[in-house]
Amino acid sequence: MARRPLPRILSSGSAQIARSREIARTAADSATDVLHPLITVSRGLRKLAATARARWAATPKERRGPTLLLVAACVLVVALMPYGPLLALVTLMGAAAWKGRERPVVKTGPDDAEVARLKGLYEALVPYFSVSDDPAPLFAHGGDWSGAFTEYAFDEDGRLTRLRIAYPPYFTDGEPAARARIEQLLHAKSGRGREYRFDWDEEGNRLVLSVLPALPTTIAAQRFVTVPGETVLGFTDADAVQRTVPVVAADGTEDAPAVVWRTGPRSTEPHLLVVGQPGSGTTSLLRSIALQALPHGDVLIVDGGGTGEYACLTGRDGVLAVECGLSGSLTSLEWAAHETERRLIAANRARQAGHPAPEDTRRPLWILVDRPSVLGHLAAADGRPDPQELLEVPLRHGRAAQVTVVVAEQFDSADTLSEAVRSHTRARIVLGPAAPEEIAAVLGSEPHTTPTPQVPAGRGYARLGTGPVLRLQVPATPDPYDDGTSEAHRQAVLDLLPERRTETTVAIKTVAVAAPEPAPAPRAEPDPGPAPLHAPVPAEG
Ligand SMILES: Nc1ncnc2c1ncn2[C@@H]1O[C@H](COP(=O)(O)OP(=O)(O)OP(=O)(O)O)[C@@H](O)[C@H]1O
Repeated sequence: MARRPLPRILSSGSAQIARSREIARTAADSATDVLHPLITVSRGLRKLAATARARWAATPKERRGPTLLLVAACVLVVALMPYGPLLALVTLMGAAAWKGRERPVVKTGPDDAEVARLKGLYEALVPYFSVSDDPAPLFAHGGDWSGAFTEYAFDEDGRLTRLRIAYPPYFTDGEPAARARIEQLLHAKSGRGREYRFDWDEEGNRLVLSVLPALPTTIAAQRFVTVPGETVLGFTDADAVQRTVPVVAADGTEDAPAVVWRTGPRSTEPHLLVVGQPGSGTTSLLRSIALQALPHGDVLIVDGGGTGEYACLTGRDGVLAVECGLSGSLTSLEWAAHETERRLIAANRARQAGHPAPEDTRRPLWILVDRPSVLGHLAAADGRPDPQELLEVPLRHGRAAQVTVVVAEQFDSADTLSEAVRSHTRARIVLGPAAPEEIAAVLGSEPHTTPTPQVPAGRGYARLGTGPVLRLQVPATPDPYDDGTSEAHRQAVLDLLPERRTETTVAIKTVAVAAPEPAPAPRAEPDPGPAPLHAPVPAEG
């Protein structure tokens, strides 16, 4: 049978397509040649606009008005000059053409240094991710790293910021020790001093290493948008919490992801324990909590450190007492224990009579105890009870009585914390540099990131109950009477302080019904107001 010829469209199709492609390519090349100056000038204009925007953003607010005036004057002069606008246009086009002459370099893969880094990392992982009888090993000395590292990113210094590793299914990724070995190795090889997160996908046999940016330290004390019973402990990673809070930071207004602690009768973590290194910001955190508690409740402060860092709160409305000495602390804590019992009894009686809980049992009472170990030591030397014993009733029954206890202690004295403090403080915070085991000892779980040896004050980890371990940056709430406090922070804290009362013991006397009267709080000093930086600080009693 004679072969039928193919239809014309099929036999000559490929030649036609090739010809059309050629025509299209030539047209595109010609268009690019014609439009090249236009493309260069528009690229240059974009660059000039970006430079102008950056300059404007970098200009301090107070200098923006005069700068704008100067620019407007220049524009006016040019507009009034003969041929001024034309000359300005030609100059602008010339500058744009000069700026846009270089094409932006598009990076299509890792450079030599980055390839060397990836190869080194691959070789280091070979002993952990290979066995001798694997017929097709993913990891082998001198092997192909691109099959194992499926995704990578570097920063401008050429250091890894993200790496996705495919590992063989026989790697024991369910064993914490095996994982820890890999994490330690990657941490060491990718550069210490940064905080890494390791996400293990056990089903897919993938590990993603990512470098976490440092949490911002630009948020200072302010009135946070929360409901009564909520306290902002600090700020964390955006993907770690659902809740954001609008804040005014040093660089503008933003919605910041907040670690919000709920207290009160429905809270599952009604009391908080903060453990930190010296100077890590535990006192500032307690000050921040007190400032947030005061609009809705009463605060009793026991300062075992006795350094007067709560002096700004002395005699303020709602501050029942700021105790630094042993006797005053014991008396105030005894009162607090009685007050907790009184509230419980009153609420119980009202409930039995079918009435709502009386008003004076519903106002939150906060007991903030900083460094109880110091007072415990003094009490032991004096043959008196440890103040922590008096915390047992508020800790045990405080939740139902609207009494919240916050205890702050340093790492080296953490073993002096009483059993009641340990078992009833389910909200936990660690501040300052700490090893993963130290963090786990306080929070009950290690963080999923590698803690860095150097951290700014107020940086740490928080865990509410059995929730995840969250990175935390406490809002800056320094002592406004400290010489080293910046004027902006001093003013931020002073703005949050309630009015001063003339008689410091009024509140305690009115709330305490059948309880022993506490010692008078330290003498109230007049508010120094917005004192200039490094002004002499009034000595507090
Ligand atoms: N969140 C923060 N942001 C910025 N600075 C902070 C923060 N927390 C604390 N600081 C600063 O760090 C220093 C130490 O803070 P703070 O006194 O609160 O620490 P501490 O843990 O109580 O230390 P110590 O027990 O030794 O007094 C202070 O100068 C304080 O202003």
